[in-house]
Amino acid sequence: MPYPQRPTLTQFLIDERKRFPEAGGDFNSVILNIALVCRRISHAIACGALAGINGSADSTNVQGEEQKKLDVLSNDLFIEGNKWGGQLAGMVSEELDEPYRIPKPYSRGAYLLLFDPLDGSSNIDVNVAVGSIFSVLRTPDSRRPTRAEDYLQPGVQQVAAGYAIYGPSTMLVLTVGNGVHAFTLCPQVGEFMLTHPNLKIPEDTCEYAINTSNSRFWEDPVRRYVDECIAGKTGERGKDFNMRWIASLVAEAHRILMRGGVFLYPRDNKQPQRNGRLRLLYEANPIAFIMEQAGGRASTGRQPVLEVTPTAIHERIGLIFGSKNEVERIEDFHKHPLQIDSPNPLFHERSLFTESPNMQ
Ligand SMILES: O=P(O)(O)OC[C@H]1O[C@](O)(COP(=O)(O)O)[C@@H](O)[C@@H]1O
Ligand SMILES: [Mg+2]
Ligand SMILES: [Mg+2]
Repeated sequence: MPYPQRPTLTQFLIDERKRFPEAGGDFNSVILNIALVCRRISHAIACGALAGINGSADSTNVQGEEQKKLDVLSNDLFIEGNKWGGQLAGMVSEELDEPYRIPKPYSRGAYLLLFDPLDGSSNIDVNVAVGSIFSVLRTPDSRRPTRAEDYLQPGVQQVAAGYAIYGPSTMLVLTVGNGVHAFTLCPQVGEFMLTHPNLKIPEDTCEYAINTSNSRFWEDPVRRYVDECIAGKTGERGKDFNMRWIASLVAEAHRILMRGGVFLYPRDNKQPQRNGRLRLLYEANPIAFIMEQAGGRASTGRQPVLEVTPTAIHERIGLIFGSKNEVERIEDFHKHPLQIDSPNPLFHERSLFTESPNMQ
């Protein structure tokens, strides 16, 4: 079947670079190296059981999570594919306890790469879409070896972010701070082709995504929002909502980018010592950058994700993103907790006195 002529990722990056004539070619090489790694992961995934890469690796990562063989393979491919170019000064991976030290003399690059090599790993063995997520930061000082603190930059400082989704087709979604553009991997040519320039997320939606098995641990603003969605036409919202949960952040983000929606993996009381389930530096921040560049919004519920100053490389965070008006509504619920239905207005939650729990 003849395909229409489309720009390749390389052509797109060359055009982007014309906006910054003073920039060297290093940045483009970073993105092209990532794209090459994603092609290799895509190939491994497409081979599935034929390549013997399904199943557990019988090991755990720093988060105490079981590693799948494909987690380990994807991590190795990311490291190998990006360490020799000379454009990076270091890498942080979900699968590695400490930042990866790039061997000398290749370790003085202008950029840092942070990644989740394989996202949604619980879906691998059931052949459902998974992905890779990446974030690119500037190296604060490339004259000295990198330190863990160098990676602790708020998301607003990302120079690029993106993900690859390994679904029915493989796509690379990218922002370099000038909108969001999606490229589809052409299996014949072996190149990512620009198929979805300038993606924009609808501001409103009737679709939400949350893991409801955690509902007993939710905080009140989240419960209130979901209750409203479930009430549909009969409730406050006056319209019915639909729900989706793929358990693959990349797949949920991609659906929302394509047709709108809202995703919630909020902070909850399941493990009170942690701030959320998803990781700030290589899951929440890149997805938040993409959402905001596409006209959506990303929040912890309490503040924009991109404004959070990280304190540790594997820090977790509550993450809510998608259609702007929905995310703002959830933020509003956090700012203004629901008034308790009390016959005495003096005892409303935002009134002079609040009811003590044993009065309810
Ligand atoms: O199983 P749960 O709690 O619904 O979690 C699903 C979430 O976990 C993740 O799979 C975590 O990512 P990893 O597979 O990279 O650990 C997200 O993609 C997804 O949103
Ligand atoms: Mg992940
Ligand atoms: Mg992962």
